[in-house]
Amino acid sequence: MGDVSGKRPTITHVIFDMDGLLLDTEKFYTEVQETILARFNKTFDWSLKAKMMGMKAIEAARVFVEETGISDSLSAEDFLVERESMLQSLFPTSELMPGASRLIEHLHAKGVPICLATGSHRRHFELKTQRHGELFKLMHHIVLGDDPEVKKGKPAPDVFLAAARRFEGGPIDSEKILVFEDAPAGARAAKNAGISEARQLPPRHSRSSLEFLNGFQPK
Ligand SMILES: O=P(O)(O)OC[C@H](O)CO
Ligand SMILES: [Mg+2]
Repeated sequence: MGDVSGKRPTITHVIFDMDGLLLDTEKFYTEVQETILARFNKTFDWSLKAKMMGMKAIEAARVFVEETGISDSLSAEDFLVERESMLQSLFPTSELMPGASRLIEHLHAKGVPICLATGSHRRHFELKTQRHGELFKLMHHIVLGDDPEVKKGKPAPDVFLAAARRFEGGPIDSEKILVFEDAPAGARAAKNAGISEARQLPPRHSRSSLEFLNGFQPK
């Protein structure tokens, strides 16, 4: 959307998603979910993966047990317990997506306010970012999935609205914000927050990366 002259407002602020966008962590969720489903002689497919990506853990868990038809044998809560120990050993090995550090460092060096808006809870955030602390320190602020202001996970707008409020001088007008997301639910959450400039990047295996943005020149 633009103003009455039809011009788009200049983008001044950037919000990043984390899992699958800055960190190559979606593969861990896929791996453990495949392992759990194999016990039930079922396979984990991309359409279910796409639905779960970006959601808060318990919300994604409910989708998982319902859509795979295993909810009578495994509750959403028990699914979370079962996958937790596997995830806890994988998360500390999290790697940055290609181009992530270059883009963040570039925006920070140019003085563009940047922040993180993730569905990950603090406990997982700490494990995933333990090798990348210096980079995540460049974020003006970080909004996590278990933040008290995030009542509902993506695709609800809560996490992006909280992120827009916490910038200096916030709340920042949604039309001045650019969001980078990897998940359909995340892109919908940004739109639900009134942010029309949402970029949903493709998954890594189909040449996802922030590398193509290396020439990105903020105004
Ligand atoms: O993609 P994020 O950073 O919002 O994280 C969401 C979940 O933790 C993983 O899908
Ligand atoms: Mg994501």
